[in-house]
Amino acid sequence: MAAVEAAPAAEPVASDAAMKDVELGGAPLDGTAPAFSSHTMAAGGSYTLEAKDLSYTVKIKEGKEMKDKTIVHPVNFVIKPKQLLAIMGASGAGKSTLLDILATRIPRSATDGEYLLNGAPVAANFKRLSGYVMQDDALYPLLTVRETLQYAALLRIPNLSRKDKWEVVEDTIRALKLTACADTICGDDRHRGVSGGEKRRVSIGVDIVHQPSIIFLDEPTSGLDSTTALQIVDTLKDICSRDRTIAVTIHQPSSRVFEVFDKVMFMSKGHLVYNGPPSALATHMTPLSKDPLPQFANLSELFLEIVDSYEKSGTVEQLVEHRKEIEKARQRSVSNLEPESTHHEPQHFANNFFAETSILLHRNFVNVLRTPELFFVRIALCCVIGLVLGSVFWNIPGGDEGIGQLAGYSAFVEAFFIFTSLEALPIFLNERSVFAREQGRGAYRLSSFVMANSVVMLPFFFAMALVFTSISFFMVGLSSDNANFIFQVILIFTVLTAGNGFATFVSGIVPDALTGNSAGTAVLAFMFLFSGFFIPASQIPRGWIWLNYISMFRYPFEGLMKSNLDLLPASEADLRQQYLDDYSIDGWNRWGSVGVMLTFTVGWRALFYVALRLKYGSKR
Ligand SMILES: Nc1ncnc2c1ncn2[C@@H]1O[C@H](COP(=O)(O)OP(=O)(O)OP(=O)(O)O)[C@@H](O)[C@H]1O
Repeated sequence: MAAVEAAPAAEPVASDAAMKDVELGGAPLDGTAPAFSSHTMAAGGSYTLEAKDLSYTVKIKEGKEMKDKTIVHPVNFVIKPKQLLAIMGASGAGKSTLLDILATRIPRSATDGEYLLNGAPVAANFKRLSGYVMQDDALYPLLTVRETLQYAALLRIPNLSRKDKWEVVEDTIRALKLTACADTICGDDRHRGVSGGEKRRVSIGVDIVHQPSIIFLDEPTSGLDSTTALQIVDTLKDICSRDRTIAVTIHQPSSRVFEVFDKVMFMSKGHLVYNGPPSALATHMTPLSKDPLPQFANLSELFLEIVDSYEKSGTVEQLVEHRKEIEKARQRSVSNLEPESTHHEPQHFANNFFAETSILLHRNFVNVLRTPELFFVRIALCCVIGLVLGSVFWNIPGGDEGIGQLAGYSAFVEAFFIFTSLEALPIFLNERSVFAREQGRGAYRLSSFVMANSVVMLPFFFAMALVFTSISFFMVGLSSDNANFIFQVILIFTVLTAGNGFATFVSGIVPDALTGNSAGTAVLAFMFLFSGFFIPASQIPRGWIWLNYISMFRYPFEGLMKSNLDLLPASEADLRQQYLDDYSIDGWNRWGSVGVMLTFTVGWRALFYVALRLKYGSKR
């Protein structure tokens, strides 16, 4: 994949001067340096993983019956420290499932057999001891490589000063050979950033910056050219040599990549059909092949072809038997390893709730400032809409005609601010992907994420409400009453927070932006219909009235109407009452509308929390 021209970052988290202040442990910068300087290796430790008859069976529906389907048949193997393991096999062979079992992304309770860490059953804290790098790159596109790793370090490394964390980041940048693009943004479809291979390495960096002792990577080279793939596997090998235990799944590696691995395991239809070093594969497969092995063939490809022929003839069991026979000859179990007394116990989370929230808040804040659609475009829109509405509803007259216009103005304002909240869905969905990856390995609490996510936009929303009201309020000539102006700023602010809360909740439950936009718009359209603007509450059929109560549009509409109707002179008291009755506007105080919108804001956030808890709580 070709590197693309990169855009510079706007504002790094730490100044270059601050970076230069950091002593780099005397490590040369030419790529021959150890992956991590010695004093940042604190989180290390030697870990041997062992599977004993480890298997995974699920229940599937076949016709009307539920049947067992074994995805991974009982496997036995050992992965030692400093050993780079590749799990290979054709599509559907069970590679990802096996990796998920090893990474405990599939709960232990769902698997059979034993899974041991240094001879003892893996414990609940295993996820924090290990790192898991997903196949997709879920990164904030507008943060630079260095910033991305700095936030990851702040969130994931416990008990180190900020200076030391920055040093770890610099070590990671060097180890992953990202020095040349450290100040380039990660980028996405719309923003040019680092190349595909570099992005992969950043993703790996995010998940290993806390230097987990055990690292799992799902297809770290997928979609990359063979040279970039080799660079990545070489980098992993380098990291592995620092006493790490690393397992990756990989699809058809080139010969050079294949030879970098210390150990490979081939899967076929959920069975383990080869377990050994790449160098022993030729000998292993010679008796399985009808023809002599070609001299310069890609051995892994050749073996996959042989496996495929056994799969087609339904004789995979023969491959398993062949492996067992060979293994018997050289097997030396490490199952008698004593549980280590020095077993590394990572602490629960690297930071407390408040520290975590403030780091996430900072990252979100930088992200909002750099994502024009989230604030600058919307503030420009507030000015334009304020001016357009101001000229359309210029100096609303008193009397009957004026009140009709006021209703139109109020309905449009709330509709505009609530409907446009959905525009941020793609950005929220990207944040959800980043969250899924980070929270999946115990980087921070869900509550911190939701809290930071809820708070970060508040100052921006207040600025939007202030700008819009300052323009439209006086042009429309609502009233010169200061209290009414302040009320409208606050009401529009709460409309924005509630709309944003709704959009965030939608982003928590939908699979993609298209579905979210369609479903979200449909729900909002219904809520708008039952706001009381189109059909007064008194005329809504009984069976539908509940929609009027839960309509987010009802309360700001009533609040805006009431705050302006209340200012009519005493001579127009009858007219005022007539309109309150016509629109079935309750007799409560206008501040009640603000209270209800705040309740919506908190409610949507709470539902967002629950949605994420259910979605990412303990599932694979
Ligand atoms: N929860 C499940 N229920 C039913 N079938 C499942 C489940 N999980 C995995 N499978 C099936 O098990 C098989 C192995 O899946 P897995 O994702 O591990 O394959 P893979 O080797 O990683 O394939 P690929 O390279 O295409 O990603 C597939 O046929 C898949 O459809």
